[in-house]
Amino acid sequence: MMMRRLTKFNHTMGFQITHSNRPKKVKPFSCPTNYNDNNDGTNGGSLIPDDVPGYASWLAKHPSALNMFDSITKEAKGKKMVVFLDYDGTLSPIVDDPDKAFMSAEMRKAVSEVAKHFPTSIISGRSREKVKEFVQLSNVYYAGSHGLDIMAPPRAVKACDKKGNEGAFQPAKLFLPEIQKMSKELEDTIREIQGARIEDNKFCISVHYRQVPSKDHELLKEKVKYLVRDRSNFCLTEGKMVLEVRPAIEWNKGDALNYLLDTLGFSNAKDVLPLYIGDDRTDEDAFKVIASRREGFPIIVSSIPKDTIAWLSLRDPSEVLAFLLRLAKWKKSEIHFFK
Ligand SMILES: O=P(O)(O)OC[C@H]1O[C@H](O[C@H]2O[C@H](CO)[C@@H](O)[C@H](O)[C@H]2O)[C@H](O)[C@@H](O)[C@@H]1O
Repeated sequence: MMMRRLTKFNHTMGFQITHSNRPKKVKPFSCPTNYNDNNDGTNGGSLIPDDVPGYASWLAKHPSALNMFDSITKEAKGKKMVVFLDYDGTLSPIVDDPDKAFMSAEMRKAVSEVAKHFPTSIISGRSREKVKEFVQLSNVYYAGSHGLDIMAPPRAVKACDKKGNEGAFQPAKLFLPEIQKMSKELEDTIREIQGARIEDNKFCISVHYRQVPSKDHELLKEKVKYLVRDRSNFCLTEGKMVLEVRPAIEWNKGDALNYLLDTLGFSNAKDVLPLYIGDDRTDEDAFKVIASRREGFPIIVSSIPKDTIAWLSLRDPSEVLAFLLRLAKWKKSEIHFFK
């Protein structure tokens, strides 16, 4: 039933299966999408989804993953579920200070429980080190910089250096000196704007304006766009009150998902169900990969109606927590049942 609905959904969206699980060759590209996702469903910190116009009809199109839980587990019977999670806005609530986007102890426990039963990866826009520092779990895989920095399972050939030592897969490594230079230039560019701040995400740079007075938002955007415009090696995308400067290579969270599936040994498996939970525009690339496989569950976290190709939804990180706890509990009970 679920697969039929997803297939119908994909058909409606005009998706075709063109995808191969092998990691793509990384090639330069010009940024195709100007992501703009400033309406992030926060309202001074309190979420008011029931008052949001159109939310009920949006929910009908993107049913709650909690309400669809039985269909999900029915579909997952006898198959291997592989879990992918975004960090900000998914595992932690959106807050004003990016350095204080802490994950709750309950969420940490839930992710850890899920990871005991399913291969689990966190794919974030943050630097890999930073997201690992927030999550503090050793039983999950980490991909930072929107997938440009992946610590894959040891069997990945590309994750080893010449001596066979394990390392991260970093398709934009050659850009690093230029990215560092760009980071300094961005610092200088925004210095005068009150509340603006740069976050160094190693292979991407975030320019935050959540704490900038709204009268200065356009000024900040113009300044950053002006700087990036002349650099063909960089492109600009927008997230939740953040501009993200990234190297112009064709590699996104969807490619990271494929890369991890491949290195986890699932590239040719017919019975794999990737489940991805994320809240931002860059997560759509991962949803797209799942949708094109026609197997798995793309789940958007949003308390307001928004354009998405995800089929299922969760309102906020508290619903993500409830979903993850239920997933772990279900798997545990299944194991007991078959013992
Ligand atoms: O892929 P993600 O893990 O979701 O990372 C995307 C960006 O998330 C962070 O910024 C967002 O969350 C902050 C903390 O809640 C918030 O202050 C900011 O306004 C949001 O845009 C992170 O700080 C960025 O570097 C990531 O690119």
